[in-house]
Amino acid sequence: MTTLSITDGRVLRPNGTIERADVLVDQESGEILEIAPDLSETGDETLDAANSLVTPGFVNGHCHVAMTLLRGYADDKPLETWLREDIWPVEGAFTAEDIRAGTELGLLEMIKSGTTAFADMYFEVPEIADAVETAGLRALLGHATVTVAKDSEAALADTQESLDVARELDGAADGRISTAFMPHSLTTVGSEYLEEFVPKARETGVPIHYHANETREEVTPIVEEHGVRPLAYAAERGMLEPEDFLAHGVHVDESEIGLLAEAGTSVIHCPASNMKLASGMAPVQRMLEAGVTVGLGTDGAASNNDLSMLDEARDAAMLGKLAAEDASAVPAETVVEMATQGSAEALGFDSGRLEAGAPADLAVIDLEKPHLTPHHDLVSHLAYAAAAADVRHTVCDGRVLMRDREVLTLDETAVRERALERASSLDARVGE
Ligand SMILES: N[C@@H](CCSC[C@H]1O[C@@H](n2cnc3c(=O)[nH]cnc32)[C@H](O)[C@@H]1O)C(=O)O
Ligand SMILES: [Zn+2]
Repeated sequence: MTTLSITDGRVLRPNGTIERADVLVDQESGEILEIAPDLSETGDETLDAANSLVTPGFVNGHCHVAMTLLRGYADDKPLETWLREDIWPVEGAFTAEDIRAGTELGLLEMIKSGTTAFADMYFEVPEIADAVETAGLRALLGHATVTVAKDSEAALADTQESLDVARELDGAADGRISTAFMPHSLTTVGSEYLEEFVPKARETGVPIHYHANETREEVTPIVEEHGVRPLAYAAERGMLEPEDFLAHGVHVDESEIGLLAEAGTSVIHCPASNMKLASGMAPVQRMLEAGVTVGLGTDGAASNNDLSMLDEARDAAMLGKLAAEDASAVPAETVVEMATQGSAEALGFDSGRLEAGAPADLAVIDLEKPHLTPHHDLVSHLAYAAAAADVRHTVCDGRVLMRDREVLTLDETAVRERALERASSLDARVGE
């Protein structure tokens, strides 16, 4: 057995308390062996965590990681216009090489901001899986199917691809990769495709992940066409199971919150994207009170515009208070939980908590910073004051992915250069 010890840190435990302790990790099983003060055994490898906070690695519950290539490409538009006028046309010109470059850039950013696991909805998924395997993160991947504006042959092929990808890649990268069947949204995939493929996804044993109730404009057509709210429509099509998770859930009414709570389906809240596209404010406090599992996601870097879960946690707290018109709503410990255990639970990962037997997925945050001084409440700092650049070390599955801000699994300079190159080539191809 080879071991890793993370020494002299302050460790955030699952009950929200902070304990001065060392963390001992079995690198072969990728699990935490012990968390205790002054552990006598030193690991074969060590990470110094003095004057630092050891937190569970963040779990980004919903993103489109390769969209880092489109960061700053199209801003300041509402969802529908943004997708149709800018994003979909440029994504149409994406090659596997572009996706690879954007994915690596996103993975680099995630490692540098303490994210150890994420859910991704995109295309060219084998390329994404390959990059994830090298970078060392944990991921739930899927191919987004869109059937609107496609002939039935193309629509069917796209939907079949989503199912095939989920089947083929589940369990890849030594089990660090899992998958889901991913219809893009309830309005961009025709109901006949949902009716045909949802049962097939169930047989395959993979969850279903989709965008739902993101904007008001998405709710109205479903109510008009089918006479029910979108989540009732989803439930009728078998898409509201405990293993399923949906992104956004901004415009959900009380009846839909009830459906989610009853079904055990999770919601990934994406506050930055919801604010930037002016989609609306999700009733997060209400969902939590009703017992819905709520995780946190950044969405793509073109609507955020970064992949930092620390920023997202802060945004979630701020927006949650505004939405509830209550300063005590969505407090610090809640957003930290959403960014770790909440998302992990939604995605079916066992990570998001630091205790013996849990996956060794963690981040070490440097507290020797002016903006993290003094230390009244370190959970408050995580939610409100810490930034991506404060992350010193990142560990996933017992492997050190970043040590003292140096990423060990990707060549940072090469990844940045390739992304710059692909982005200019893309501009030339789409005639910008
Ligand atoms: N473009 C492909 C598949 C779509 S991949 C997933 C899609 O989700 C898009 N996306 C990113 N953020 C959001 C969002 O907030 N809501 C809805 N779609 C989004 C993203 O640009 C990407 O096109 C096709 O037409 O077959
Ligand atoms: Zn999205």
